Amino acid sequence: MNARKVPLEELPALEGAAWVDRTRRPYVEGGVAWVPVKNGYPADALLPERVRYAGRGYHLIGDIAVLHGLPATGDEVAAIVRHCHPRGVVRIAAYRGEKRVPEVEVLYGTTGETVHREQGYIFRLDPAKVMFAQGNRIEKARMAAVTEPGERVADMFAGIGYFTIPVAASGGFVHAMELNRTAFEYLQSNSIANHVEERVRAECGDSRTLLSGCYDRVIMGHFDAPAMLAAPLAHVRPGSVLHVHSIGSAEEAIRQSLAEAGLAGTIAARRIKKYAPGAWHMVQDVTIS
Ligand SMILES: C[S@+](CC[C@H](N)C(=O)[O-])C[C@H]1O[C@@H](n2cnc3c(N)ncnc32)[C@H](O)[C@@H]1O
Repeated sequence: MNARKVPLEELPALEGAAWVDRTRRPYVEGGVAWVPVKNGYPADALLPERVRYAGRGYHLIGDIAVLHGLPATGDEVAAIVRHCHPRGVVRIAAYRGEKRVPEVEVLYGTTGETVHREQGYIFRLDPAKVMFAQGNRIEKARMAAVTEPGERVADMFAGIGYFTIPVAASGGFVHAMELNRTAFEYLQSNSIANHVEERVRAECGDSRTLLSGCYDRVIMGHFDAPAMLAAPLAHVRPGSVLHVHSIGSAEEAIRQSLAEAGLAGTIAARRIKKYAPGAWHMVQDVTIS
């Protein structure tokens, strides 16, 4: 596969580039992305083709393969085991309640705490106990790229540090809030493991009541974020940016919340990933004017 080597933080800026082959995924390792190049465009690396895997989709979190959705067949599980040799294969049928506790079925081997490495960061977690949303790699890199050193950032649904750690590594001072105590404890230990604990103030509880002072940036990585905007809109100033996640467009709800708070702002929407047929996981960047 022909590829070009680019620093990971430049990946979001390549969204409209003509030379990028979007039929293949970039290969990312240690802050560098090898981006597939279309035929006819110059490339600076030739990567070996990956072994094609045509089985059921899964995510590898550390050494545990995680499936979502319908029950799996024995053949599907066997194909995953042959493909990535995991310690365990689990199916997450759903995430329960506001603390997003996984409902787990162990299909092969064992599960438990694992260490997941991504984009140069390490995340310790037990995927059978806490949520780890995969598929947002470009969004994580984008959050790190847009954060200026010294910014005061609120991460309202911090989980195990999925956005907090890259943003703190970029020099942001992150007020990271998390409701689920198990996830909160991983958030704290992952901040230490990634050497950003001095720029992370982690608190366990409902972020709507923990927000304090004025933020330059507010990350709302939760699909119900549009309904929770009233709280962060009391902690912004002209120029603050909120990153409001949703399923489908939330522009209407955001405009209404801005009006109710007596604020004005511009909204720039982007797609993160396909969530279901016809439904996209979106993020709206809302800049307060
Ligand atoms: C969809 S978010 C994802 C978190 C993180 N971005 C990730 O992917 O790892 C879910 C997280 O938000 C937390 N959460 C939900 N409501 C919350 C609230 N009101 N305040 C703080 N955390 C909350 C849940 O406990 C869960 O860990």
